[in-house]
Amino acid sequence: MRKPPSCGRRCRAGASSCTCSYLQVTGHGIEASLMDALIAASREFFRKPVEEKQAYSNLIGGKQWQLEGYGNDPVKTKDQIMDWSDRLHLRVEPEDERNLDRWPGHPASFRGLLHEYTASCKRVKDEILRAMARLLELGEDDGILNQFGDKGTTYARFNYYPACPRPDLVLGIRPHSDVCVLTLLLMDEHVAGLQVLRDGTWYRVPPVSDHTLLVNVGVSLEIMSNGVFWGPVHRVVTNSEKERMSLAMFYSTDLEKEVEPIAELLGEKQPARYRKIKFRDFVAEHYEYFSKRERVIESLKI
Ligand SMILES: O=C(O)CCC(=O)C(=O)O
Ligand SMILES: [Fe+2]
Repeated sequence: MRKPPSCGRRCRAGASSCTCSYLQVTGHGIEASLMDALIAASREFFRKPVEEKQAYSNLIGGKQWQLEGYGNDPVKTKDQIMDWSDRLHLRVEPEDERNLDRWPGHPASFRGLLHEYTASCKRVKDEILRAMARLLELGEDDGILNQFGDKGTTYARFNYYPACPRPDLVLGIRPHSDVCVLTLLLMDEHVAGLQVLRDGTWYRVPPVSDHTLLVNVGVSLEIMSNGVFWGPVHRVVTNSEKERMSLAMFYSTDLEKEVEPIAELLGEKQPARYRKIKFRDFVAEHYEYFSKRERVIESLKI
């Protein structure tokens, strides 16, 4: 596992680019051929005619938005600016709660590849969260994993950004922090787009090669660690020449679990810095704030 260079203006990645907010993981043991095949299969899905993709829509009856499926974000207001991206958002864990009718049946390899990738990423995620528990000096290595509750949930989100004729007018994904505990991001190796906000400046995250995974702290972990870890604000910009793809695996707690600072980290001198919130409500509020381009976590700070 390779730690990126130190933070902020001293970033060695260059004045306009930054990898400081993300941990990069190489040598993770996930087969490169599996990653390539899954990205190729999802690219094939996104290139299908819209009518075919609509069969997996995230709008029930063409109207009511749900998290899972193919489509875009919920539309909250008439003047909401939409993102320039196509998404496929699928619950992959718990395995017995998968809605396979939302999983593309074509190409035929897609479901098997996603199943395999989910199992491989789980190992990587567990190892990272155990290392992070040690960094927090928790009594046990599973100190963060134990916070997930009985039914920790994992969503895979395939992001497809077609080339955009007016990149000056629209973003691929507007500024946000991930609401989950941890994200494992597989980015396009050739096309840049991800940017991270530091001290009021947007820094470009350069594309990474060799099947490197980017690890992003989500705001659930920011709360659990009582602010020791921080969920960076990031966005994706578009470009007029090339399409781009990414695959994010979002690891979240049980929907019924309260997300709160880990008790072991609190004391007289370290009071809780965040209010607790049930994860189900956290997700709902996240989308309310997201549509207004605000961060839900700000409302939980004490
Ligand atoms: O496409 C990317 O590089 C980032 C995607 C992202 O931030 C997300 O899916 O939450
Ligand atoms: Fe994100």
